[in-house]
Amino acid sequence: MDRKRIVCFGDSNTWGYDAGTGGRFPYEERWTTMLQEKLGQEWEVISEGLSGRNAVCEDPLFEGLKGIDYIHPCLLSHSPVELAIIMLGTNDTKERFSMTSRNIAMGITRLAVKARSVKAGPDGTGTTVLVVCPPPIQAEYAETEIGDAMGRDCDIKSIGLAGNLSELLKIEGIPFFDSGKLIEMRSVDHMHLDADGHRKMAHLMEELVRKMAAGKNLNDKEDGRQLSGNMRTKQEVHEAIRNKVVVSCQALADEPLHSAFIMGRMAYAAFLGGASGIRANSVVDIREIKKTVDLPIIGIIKQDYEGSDVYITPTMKEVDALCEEGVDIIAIDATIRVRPDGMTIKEAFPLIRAKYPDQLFMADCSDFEEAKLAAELGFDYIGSTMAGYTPYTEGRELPALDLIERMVRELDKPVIAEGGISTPEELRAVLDLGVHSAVVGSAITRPMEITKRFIAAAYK
Ligand SMILES: CC(=O)N[C@H](C=O)[C@@H](O)[C@H](O)[C@H](O)COP(=O)(O)O
Repeated sequence: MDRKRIVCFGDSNTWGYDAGTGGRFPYEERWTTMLQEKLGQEWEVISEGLSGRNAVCEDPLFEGLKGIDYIHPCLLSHSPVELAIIMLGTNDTKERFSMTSRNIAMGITRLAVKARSVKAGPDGTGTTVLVVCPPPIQAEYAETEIGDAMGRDCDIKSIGLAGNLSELLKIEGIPFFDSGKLIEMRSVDHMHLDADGHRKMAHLMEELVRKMAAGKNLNDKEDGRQLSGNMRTKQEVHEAIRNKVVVSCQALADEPLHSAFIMGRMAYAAFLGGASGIRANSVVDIREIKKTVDLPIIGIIKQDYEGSDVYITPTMKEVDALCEEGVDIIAIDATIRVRPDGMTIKEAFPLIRAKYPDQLFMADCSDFEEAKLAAELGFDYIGSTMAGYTPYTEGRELPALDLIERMVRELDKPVIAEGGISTPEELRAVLDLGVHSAVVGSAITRPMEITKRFIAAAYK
């Protein structure tokens, strides 16, 4: 059987340059190899990565780096080619090329159009092309050894690339994805993928290849939506958090750590500490966290509206934003209180489910009646998040062990324990009740609250 061939046409980040050692990542750690493993025997992934390659510029310092001169023989020599993935744009920012972001995008578009015209496709047809924008170079590159050789403003040109590419490739009808939405250049020189970046790139590329193979249009919002982060199957998400701890990384505008960057680092610390998932608030925080860790995310948007006390993902607007961004599970206030749009959860959730049938949803409840209703309404996970935070549950002891125990015993839905788990002993007690997973927030990620607990003990 002839396997379906994918040519990955790129630069050092496709070749597998390891900025930590100055050498090449081992074979198994390169994204192209991991992509091959993920796609299996039906496909053959060919790595055509060359350090220093750019799209259309003749490099006065090095030989053979101008992609457009090589794409034609390259695709033909691997033909028949099912798909050519072009990921270039990092080297094109070099100061000696004097290219703006727009120029770079024009060059990559020209290269992609040429690639498409090469009759390397199955049955001698043109080649199907996917352009992936690399994650942007970070400003710190300038301070590293590579800074002088690259020249000035490479980070600025790099950041502007995705928007320009998206616009120009749309006109040509060429599929495009911005990997910078999900992946960061985290290596020592701030312009190469580290080992984790390679893993994430393989994950993303698999998703993109499968979507394209299924005939989906990546530029179509409906088809492309799930690509922006929700890259695990429901079953994978479920298993990833089974009997595990999710750490909530949140800081509202009036809290001292309010910053997407800090929440990203909090999530990273939680990951290194052994967390199996992250709960996060707001699209900016979620986006940053996705770049930093590859863990399932329970996403929420806290939004205050006048006339309603419901603030966790209270209306369809917040659900839309989370689906657009892509999170593994969306948590929604599922208390009986009237929502800002005048609906109750009984009215609101069926509309949400109808609009997003494939999305996992968690119900943030405060008492058993709410949990029961949420299970009936078809929520995928039932949480105790709001216990103690509604007027009718105010003052109850947390964690709400009796409530959680009853939820586990009487509901046939997986339960996520959340709210007021303050010590490792309390966490153990909650897990022993048979919950599917447990969320710990303030006790890990709100240092002001932690300090208060210590101070109260010190001066009482
Ligand atoms: C009630 C409410 O708004 N809870 C929020 C829900 O996302 C967060 O502020 C909590 O930190 C989270 O539930 C985790 O709980 P704890 O921080 O107690 O471990």
